[in-house]
Amino acid sequence: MTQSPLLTVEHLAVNFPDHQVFQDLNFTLQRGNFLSIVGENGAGKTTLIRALLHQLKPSAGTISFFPERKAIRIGYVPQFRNLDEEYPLTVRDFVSLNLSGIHLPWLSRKERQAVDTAIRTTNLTAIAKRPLGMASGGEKQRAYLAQALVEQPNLLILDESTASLDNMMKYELLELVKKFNREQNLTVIFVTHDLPLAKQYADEFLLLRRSGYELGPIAKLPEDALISADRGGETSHA
Ligand SMILES: Nc1ncnc2c1ncn2[C@@H]1O[C@H](COP(=O)(O)OP(=O)(O)OP(=O)(O)O)[C@@H](O)[C@H]1O
Repeated sequence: MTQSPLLTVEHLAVNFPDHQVFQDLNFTLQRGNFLSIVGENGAGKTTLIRALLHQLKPSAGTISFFPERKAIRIGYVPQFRNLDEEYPLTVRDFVSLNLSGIHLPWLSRKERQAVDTAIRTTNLTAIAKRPLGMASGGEKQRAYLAQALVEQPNLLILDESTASLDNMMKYELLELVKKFNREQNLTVIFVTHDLPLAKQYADEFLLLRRSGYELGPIAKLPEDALISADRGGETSHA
């Protein structure tokens, strides 16, 4: 199959006044690939995602999207945070939140259909009218996924979205994401500390360490990926 890049990162560096998070980071993400970004706490995973989302200006290097940034819609699923039981929006309203008011104060027919599709494909139809605050942890995360999918993204970023979900819910969420990845060629970036989950679903990994980074097919993810390299170990660039 011919590969076509969705984004390339070249010679990327991010420095904060008191320290350097990473430098000379280089990788390409091909369309339809499922990349897992792993690394110990403080290695720079969130910083990299913020740079990809243009929320942070790199100190050096470039991030290029193809054919151009404007053509790429990015869906974002955040870390699980337990919404208050009193959270008043229904699951359906929550899923349509980013659409409301873009063109009109109400949803167009096409937008309503997109919401219905997102709700159906994330298995939320039965609870669509329920307040989101009353949903289970897994259902809440599926609602975030549906909210990200409703805009038909080309790139889906899961930012520790499975942290604090129980095992069954984690696998349920990732099964769904993998289905979109396979069936719709959705490109996925999955930031996680959960190595077994990354190994089961990702195609490749980017391992950030304080002393460098490694890239490779997921089968080659080092066993010590989450162990600090500050103990004197050198990390090679792939
Ligand atoms: N705005 C900022 N100013 C200064 N330092 C920052 C800023 N944002 C992040 N950092 C520091 O940069 C380093 C990388 O942080 P980052 O949040 O990217 O790590 P992470 O790999 O996502 O960690 P975790 O797994 O704990 O979420 C950390 O040492 C953090 O304290």
